[in-house]
Amino acid sequence: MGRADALTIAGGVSGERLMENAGYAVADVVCVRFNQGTRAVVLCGMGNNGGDGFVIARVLKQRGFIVRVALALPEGMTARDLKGDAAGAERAWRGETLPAEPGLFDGMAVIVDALYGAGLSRDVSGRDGELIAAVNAARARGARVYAVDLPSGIDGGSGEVRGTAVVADETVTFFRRKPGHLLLPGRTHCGRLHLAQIGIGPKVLAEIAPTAAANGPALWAGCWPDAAIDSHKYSRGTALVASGPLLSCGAARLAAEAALRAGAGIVTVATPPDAVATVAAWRAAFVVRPAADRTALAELLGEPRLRAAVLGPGLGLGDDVWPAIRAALKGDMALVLDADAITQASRRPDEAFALIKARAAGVVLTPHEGEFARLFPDIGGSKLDRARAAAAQSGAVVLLKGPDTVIAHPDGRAVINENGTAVLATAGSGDVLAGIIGGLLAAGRPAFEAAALAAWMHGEAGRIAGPGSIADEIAGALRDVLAKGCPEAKATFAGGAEEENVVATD
Ligand SMILES: NC(=O)C1=CN([C@@H]2O[C@H](COP(=O)(O)OP(=O)(O)OC[C@H]3O[C@@H](n4cnc5c(N)ncnc54)[C@H](OP(=O)(O)O)[C@@H]3O)[C@@H](O)[C@H]2O)[C@@H](O)CC1
Ligand SMILES: Nc1ncnc2c1ncn2[C@@H]1O[C@H](COP(=O)(O)OP(=O)(O)O)[C@@H](O)[C@H]1O
Ligand SMILES: [K+]
Repeated sequence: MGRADALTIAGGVSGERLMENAGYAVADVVCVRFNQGTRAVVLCGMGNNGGDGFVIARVLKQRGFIVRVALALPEGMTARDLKGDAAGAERAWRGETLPAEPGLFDGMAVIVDALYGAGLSRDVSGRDGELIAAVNAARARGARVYAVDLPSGIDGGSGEVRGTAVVADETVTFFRRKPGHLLLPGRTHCGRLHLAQIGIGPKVLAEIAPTAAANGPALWAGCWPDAAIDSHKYSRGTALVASGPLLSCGAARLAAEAALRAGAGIVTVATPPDAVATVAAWRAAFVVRPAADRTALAELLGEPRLRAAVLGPGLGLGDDVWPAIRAALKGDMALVLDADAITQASRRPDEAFALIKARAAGVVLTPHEGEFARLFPDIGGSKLDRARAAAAQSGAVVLLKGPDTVIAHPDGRAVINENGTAVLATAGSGDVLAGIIGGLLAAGRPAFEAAALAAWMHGEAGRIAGPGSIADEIAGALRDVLAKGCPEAKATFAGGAEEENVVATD
């Protein structure tokens, strides 16, 4: 964001103008709920976030609020030491300024948190930590907390809590949302998030060309599973799902059902003999093929019409399983490697990544955090950074699961999914996701778009299925997701007319 500000200022819009606009935007949000006579305190820090705070204090006072500023400066610093636009905003403030201390939040209806924003560079500690605790305590007693740009203590790049962080009811950010607004725990600290335009234009967006975005239809509207009028089952695409034995065949059944619903024309379930009857009885639509051993599975994977395969759900952790995965990796079909296939790959990552990089067709790896740590033990950082590094290291599209699922392409592009629901936190839901991706891959969709669209469809299916649903019903709800149709596209990666969804990363 610093770069976006700097480019805008270089383009002729003053920093002071940006700060005025930012302050007015926050004050307008406060005024949606509160009126003249409301008691408000604005907690200001030493930087430009605090500068925004002084503008907000001035605007609210002009509008009849009873306002005071609680100024939190480092030891030995006074208001005269404020710099740049923040100094100007402080000078233009004609009201009461008190040194910040926890008692100042008592009895306030509104607290504006302008302590730290994009400039947070280390953990909050000491007096600032006490102030944040006091803001949160006042909120628990009924005050409404408005965060400027970011709740103080939340890292805008990663969503991490740096020591301690404000919990806001509403957050107003500027220009574009940042990863920290979408990634957990940052997202849960923001409350209701507002995006305000303050004068940073589309040219700046094109220049900073962010490679991270919120997951949305601008990326995948063209991949929505619409079948052409002249399609037939083979043209829609064939997929294979490899099942485990009887006691673990539920996972493949869920994946196969999801693949069919997401648009594969035919789904073959390759099944150890003991599970054939159960799998065949589950859905009449499945093509069931017995695979007595892993060599037989490898042979089924050699079927030339196969466009995609889903390997992993319930597949097994025995040493005999890897040769079938290896055979698939050497094949021409697009692949989803989930669950046990990820664990299998984590025992021989060099071989697995070399095979992935050597193949022409796409591979999507779908680890949850535990599987991710097994396959990429040396990768750390924010969830966004980790997914990107894993994609670069493996050569696969990596879908790192969770309430803030991140999908990353080896070329550095990444999207953060935001429509997940805790309904999805149920056994078998990941198998449904793997199946959706497989269905989209079978229909010829590229791996990155297929994974991102699948994560979105999965979230929507969870919402429609609703609380109390089990994975079977999430798979069933895909019908309703498709019946509702593709949402309107609003986001693009860079430039374009409607790019509200783009996340600026710097
Ligand atoms: N014209 C513009 O540019 C516009 C900017 N805008 C607004 O500016 C905000 C960004 O402002 P900012 O860069 O001044 O940073 P801010 O978040 O106020 O932090 C201040 C300083 O605190 C320090 N510090 C950091 N962490 C710390 C810690 N844990 N404990 C103690 N100290 C710590 C750190 O200083 P350091 O010690 O690292 O040098 C840092 O520089 C942005 O969020 C938006 O609200 C909008 O008005 C649009 C126009
Ligand atoms: N709290 C949550 N909010 C949103 N999505 C969630 C949540 N918990 C889990 N999910 C999603 O549910 C799926 C669970 O997958 P996984 O952990 O592989 O479970 P399983 O192996 O039982 O299918 C993932 O897509 C994950 O992103
Ligand atoms: K803040």
